[in-house]
Amino acid sequence: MNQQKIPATVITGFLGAGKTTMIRNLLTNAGGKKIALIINEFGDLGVDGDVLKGCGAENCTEDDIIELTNGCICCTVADDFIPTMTKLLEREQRPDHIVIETSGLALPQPLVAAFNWPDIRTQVTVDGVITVVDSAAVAAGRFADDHDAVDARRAEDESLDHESPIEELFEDQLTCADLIVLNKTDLIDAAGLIRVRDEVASRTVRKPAIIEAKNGEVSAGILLGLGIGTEDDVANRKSHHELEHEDGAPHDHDEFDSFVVDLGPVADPAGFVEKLKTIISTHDVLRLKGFVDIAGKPMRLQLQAVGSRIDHYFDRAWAPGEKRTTRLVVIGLHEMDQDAVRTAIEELA
Ligand SMILES: Nc1nc2c(ncn2[C@@H]2O[C@H](COP(=O)(O)OP(=O)(O)OP(=O)(O)O)[C@@H](O)[C@H]2O)c(=O)[nH]1
Repeated sequence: MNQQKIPATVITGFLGAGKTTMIRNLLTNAGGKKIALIINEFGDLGVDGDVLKGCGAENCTEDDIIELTNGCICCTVADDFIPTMTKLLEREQRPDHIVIETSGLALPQPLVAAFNWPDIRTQVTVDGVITVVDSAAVAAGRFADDHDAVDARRAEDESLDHESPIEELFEDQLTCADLIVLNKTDLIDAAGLIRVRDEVASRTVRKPAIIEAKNGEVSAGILLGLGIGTEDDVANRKSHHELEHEDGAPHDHDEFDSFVVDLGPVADPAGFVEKLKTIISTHDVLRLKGFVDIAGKPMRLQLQAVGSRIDHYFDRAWAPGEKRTTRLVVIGLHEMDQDAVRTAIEELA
């Protein structure tokens, strides 16, 4: 690898796997390295950027955190990612390392391929693609479709050309990995973890290294020191879509949808969380996150749901003059009944 080039690490993984948590941890143990972060999120709320800006890390200030909000990074390579990188590379003080967090629904392949664009290739190299996996979700069968049911559906409808979009995306993100981090090991036992490792390994042909982590705690030396130059190997990491559409037809994310719900103050946070859990399981919401205005409290509540598992904590005080509001982004499969979910959540405040 050309030592003059700035290394860039791509961090991918399905919704809620723990990408932002891992990056947050990375910023606190990256030593003196000056890091620029490019954050891409599905849904119009910018929670990840807010969380990471809240770290206050000296080696990665608010100016060094760039949010790409115009859709999944894999679809906006030309319009959003390349111009952003170009601007970043024109800065007087260049970063030592660039870290890119893809949205949980992004295909990493088009992003890695973008590093072969002439203006980028001469200045930056992909140090590695790291795929974060929610081990508990794998153990719960989240990514294993019922193949018999799919075959039966396909027998009735020949136009059905792919399997579960979640399973497919999960495999695409593993296919592109240089390192797989089995995260959330605290949520499963040792035997479960062995099964998760086997399942993940069985879904990758290239067999990259697999390590385990809790709360994304992996040393910066490992995360930022892969030294792969992944852009030279994109041809070996094709996504399902690329394999099925060799003509280069563009992909989309039609199978998934997101929307934002705005609410007034919440009086009973514990009751609110319990009722949200029921809504999430009833409607199979994949991811829900945002900020909650708890009536009478000076602090803002941050809420993070991955499936029906919900974490919440007071992250910071509402700033003077800041409009207190409850805003939640909801992400699910396209067939999720959006109106029913919205109405059920609105009735909680
Ligand atoms: N129990 C447990 N929770 C974790 C771990 N890592 C992350 N979480 C929690 O999982 C939730 C999602 O974590 P994030 O880091 O936001 O996940 P993400 O991959 O960035 O999510 P998206 O950007 O929405 O796709 C948060 O509530 C985290 O606190 C872990 O190792 N164990």
